[in-house]
Amino acid sequence: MPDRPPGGRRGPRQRSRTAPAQRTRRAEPTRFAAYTLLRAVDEGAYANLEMPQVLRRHRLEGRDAAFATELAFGTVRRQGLYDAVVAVAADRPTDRIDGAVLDVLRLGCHQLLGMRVPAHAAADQTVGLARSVVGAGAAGLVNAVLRRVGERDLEEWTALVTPEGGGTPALAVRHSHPEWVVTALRAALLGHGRATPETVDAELEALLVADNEPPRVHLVARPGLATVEELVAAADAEPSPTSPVGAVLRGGDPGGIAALRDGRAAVQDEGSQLLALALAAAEVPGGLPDRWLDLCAGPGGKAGVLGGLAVQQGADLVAVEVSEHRADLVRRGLATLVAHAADAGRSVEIRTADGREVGAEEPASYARVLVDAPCTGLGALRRRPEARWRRRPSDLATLGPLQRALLTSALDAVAPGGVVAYATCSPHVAETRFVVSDVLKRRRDVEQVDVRPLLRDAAGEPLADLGDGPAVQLWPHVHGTDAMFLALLRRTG
Ligand SMILES: C[S@@+](CC[C@H](N)C(=O)[O-])C[C@H]1O[C@@H](n2cnc3c(N)ncnc32)[C@H](O)[C@@H]1O
Repeated sequence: MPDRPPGGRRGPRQRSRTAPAQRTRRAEPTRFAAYTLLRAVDEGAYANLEMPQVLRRHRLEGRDAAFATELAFGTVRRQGLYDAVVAVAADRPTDRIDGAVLDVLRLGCHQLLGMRVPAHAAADQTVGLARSVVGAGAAGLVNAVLRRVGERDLEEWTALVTPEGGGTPALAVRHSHPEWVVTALRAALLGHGRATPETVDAELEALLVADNEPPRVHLVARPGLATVEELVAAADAEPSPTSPVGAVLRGGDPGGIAALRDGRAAVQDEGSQLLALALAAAEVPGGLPDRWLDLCAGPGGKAGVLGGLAVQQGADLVAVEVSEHRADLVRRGLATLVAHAADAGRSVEIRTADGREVGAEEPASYARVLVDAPCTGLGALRRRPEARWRRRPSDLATLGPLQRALLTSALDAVAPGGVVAYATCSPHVAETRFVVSDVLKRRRDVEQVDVRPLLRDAAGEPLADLGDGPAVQLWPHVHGTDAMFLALLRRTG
């Protein structure tokens, strides 16, 4: 193996050992697209927002698009494990490997260890990619390292690189999560009553495994705008067993579905669908204002469901988002809904504003309020593959006061008798239970409602495995959804 930094001076060619690499000189488009995504993520991009653009730029569709997406997202999810493998195979710590070369090596690892790509194709194509994007010198290193990686399978590598002694450090490497995230998820499983000290190890492992699985693509038929039947007829999809307004894609590209293109349907996790439905289904007394509020609306997923339901129930929706850019995403994503509401004599209004101020500006003005609070996103690690590497425990210190302020504002904005749903796509106890209990302690005019009966599956049956209430924590390894949290609070006075 060349003992020199990647991209450094070329050593003598080793034709016999690198023969496949010599043949493949051009980057194959799916690998190149995955590499482009990884580099963009290294620069700070969000994988789920960037990938559709990368696929468009590289003109990838259908199976090629699916392959590139799984290659890129799977690589990012399992990056922690692959870096441990690369460090052994390259015999140097990964921080001594150039970032671009490391990304190529990670992609090679995922093909060899995480996907069913035949070893010769994985190595050949990845070395071809290296040759094209980082040069022939580094391609030699890539070739040599991937040869070593290919000598063992995933199980053998995992056993080799997992720290001895078990516990959190071992789980972190084996399942490719930062240690602090493993610790937080363990505390969340215990804190939400999902696990006991006796069962938590098995539950945690199941959750970490689920976090690394490519999630199925869930579609939502926005109420009043599309139907599940329409989605199922238009795509290779089946009705969701979990969400009454959901369909699950079996394969193919959702971009081809007309209802998605014109904003009558959307890609949305079933957990998010259930939360919006639960808020709309909560009982409220007559005589409340016929206005609903989404206090943290960007990019507009839940507002798309809530707005449709509001129109059906004879109410208006105000969708508030503090970020100009994300408010624009809501405007674009909900244009069809806005027109539909106007046709029905109702309104869906999108405002760029600070949700913390709405309670003071419009006290007791809404019947239903959703606070889908900004959070660490530790419950959506399947869909946002880079989040686990980008988030820091210190983020909780910034988010905590913001979450409390938004919930307080929502409680001020809701009319007595009305309900506030506090939701996060994180199960972290500091962002969920602690926020709700802290805010409840400070208010005499609010009571917590058992939200479990409001979560109904597609058959109208109560959703199973919802714990002891009154709040609900969904889990990828139990419900197949993101780990969404939902608490329902009623203003009593
Ligand atoms: C979890 S996301 C909401 C997701 C959205 N409900 C959906 O289903 O698509 C939280 C959003 O809150 C926004 N946000 C953060 N601080 C805010 C504030 N002070 N007021 C209003 N929105 C805020 C963020 O920009 C982000 O778009």
